[in-house]
Amino acid sequence: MAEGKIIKALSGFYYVLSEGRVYQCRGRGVFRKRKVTPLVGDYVSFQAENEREGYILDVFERKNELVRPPIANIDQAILVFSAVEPDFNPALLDRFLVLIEAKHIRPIIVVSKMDLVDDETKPRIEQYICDYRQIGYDVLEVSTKTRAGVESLLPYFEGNVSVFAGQSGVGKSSLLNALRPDLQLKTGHISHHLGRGKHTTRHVELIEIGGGFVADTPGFSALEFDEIALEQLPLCFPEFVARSGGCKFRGCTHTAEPKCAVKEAFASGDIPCYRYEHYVSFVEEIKERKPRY
Ligand SMILES: Nc1nc2c(ncn2[C@@H]2O[C@H](COP(=O)(O)OP(=O)(O)OP(=O)(O)O)[C@@H](O)[C@H]2O)c(=O)[nH]1
Ligand SMILES: [Zn+2]
Repeated sequence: MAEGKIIKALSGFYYVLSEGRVYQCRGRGVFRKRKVTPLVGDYVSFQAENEREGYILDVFERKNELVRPPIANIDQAILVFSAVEPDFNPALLDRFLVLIEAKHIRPIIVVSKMDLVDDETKPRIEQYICDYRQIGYDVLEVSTKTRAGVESLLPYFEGNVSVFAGQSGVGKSSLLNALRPDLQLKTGHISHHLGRGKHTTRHVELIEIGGGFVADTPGFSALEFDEIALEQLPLCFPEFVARSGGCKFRGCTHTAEPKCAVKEAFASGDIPCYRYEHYVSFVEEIKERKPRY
């Protein structure tokens, strides 16, 4: 018996990487019994039948999983948000951050297309970057056109499973191309997957970048946001968590309660108004959500 990590799933086969070798494995009946479907990213035990094939015996416990792409044990999410074209979108960024915090994934914010920032837009973008750094997030500024900042992303990959996320056209594919120019053939394949938009990708693969793995499909969907519970929401804003000890009520939702340290921080400008406004809008959205049966 051996152990390894599933790095690809395709037409009923799981490709398990174990000590530098990839085994094409079948799932066998054990999963129907245990009701667990192996996912890319899973750590598994398997029985090798020869040097190339085997079958999976068990799937080890996951620390998290995503619906899109179907992948388990994600360490970090690279959130690509362009400074312009499309304009930097903090409402969407905060949505992604909530999803990511809820799944205990580390977010890394990449502000792309920095070469397109003009003097007029610059102060606005710099303010956002400063705000998110203040919260404690790593924010990297890149341009794949000039390659500025691209290398600064590389050390983050080592030893981690990463997923790229961000709206269409922000430069996710360009960034992957810039990071792995040697992936010539595969890059076309990556951009194809990254460009797929809303469609569910059946084929998922982890590719190696900077000593770690990166999903070849961008991640996260509205489905995942729909699973966030109201009680969970304030915990997904690190700067709220840091202040909630100062709220009068335990379990303060930072909305209607008096003597709320988060609202005070918002009133005094310590928490930027858009962060608090996004929080309130997410609270409303979750409250209005139809119960799912
Ligand atoms: N000026 C400039 N343009 C960029 C940069 N990065 C990407 N672009 C351009 O932005 C456009 C979209 O880039 P993509 O890499 O395809 O974006 P994507 O996020 O992969 O988009 P989807 O595949 O739709 O999800 C392309 O025309 C790129 O050439 C950059 O750093 N600077
Ligand atoms: Zn409060």
